[in-house]
Amino acid sequence: MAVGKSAIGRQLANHRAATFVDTDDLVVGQHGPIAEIFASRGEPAFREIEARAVAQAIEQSLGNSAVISLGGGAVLDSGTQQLLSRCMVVYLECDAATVAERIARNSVRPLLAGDAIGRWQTLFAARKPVYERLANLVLDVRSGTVPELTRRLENALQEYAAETAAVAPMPAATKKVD
Ligand SMILES: Nc1ncnc2c1ncn2[C@@H]1O[C@H](COP(=O)(O)OP(=O)(O)OP(=O)(O)O)[C@@H](O)[C@H]1O
Ligand SMILES: O=C(O)C1=C[C@@H](O)[C@@H](O)[C@H](O)C1
Ligand SMILES: [Mg+2]
Repeated sequence: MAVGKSAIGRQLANHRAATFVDTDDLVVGQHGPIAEIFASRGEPAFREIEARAVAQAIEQSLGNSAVISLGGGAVLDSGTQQLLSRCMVVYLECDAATVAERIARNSVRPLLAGDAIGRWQTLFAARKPVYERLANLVLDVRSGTVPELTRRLENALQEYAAETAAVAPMPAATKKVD
């Protein structure tokens, strides 16, 4: 959470003249504020709604150029994991020190209520193996502005496409960019 998926994803889509979809925004548009969904219906209901939003975003992007920014916990859903195997997945690798100031002023992430940094670290430790397993490309976002990181990501994507095009038609391996 707060690593820059939405900010960098939006700029990448602009740069590529691609459609940008943020699945958190889809959820909010269809069901109202995320904090209210958690409060009134609980996290399992939110995860079901979120999985449907991700599936909708991926289906609509097939055959088009699109950048989809997921919510931080979306990849925990097994159906979402399967759908992502058909996508180019970028993991934005970050740490608690980098996001500390961003999440301290957070008011919209229910899972970070209370001890925001402690909760972020606990969630990250549990999710990190899933992020790493699903990623085709890992981008270190611990330093740099959003425009700088977007340029680094664009370059890394172009290199990845050039390297993999020669050996396989689909993304085949995880690449790490520091
Ligand atoms: N590299 C960066 N430098 C400075 N600020 C950043 C950077 N990346 C993101 N931010 C800022 O941090 C905040 C959180 O970023 P963003 O919403 O893109 O994170 P996210 O990964 O989409 O979070 P979530 O999991 O909650 O969807 C925003 O205010 C964004 O502008
Ligand atoms: O990491 C998470 O579990 C979440 C991240 C946000 O993007 C939202 O999807 C929601 O607040 C849950
Ligand atoms: Mg986001």
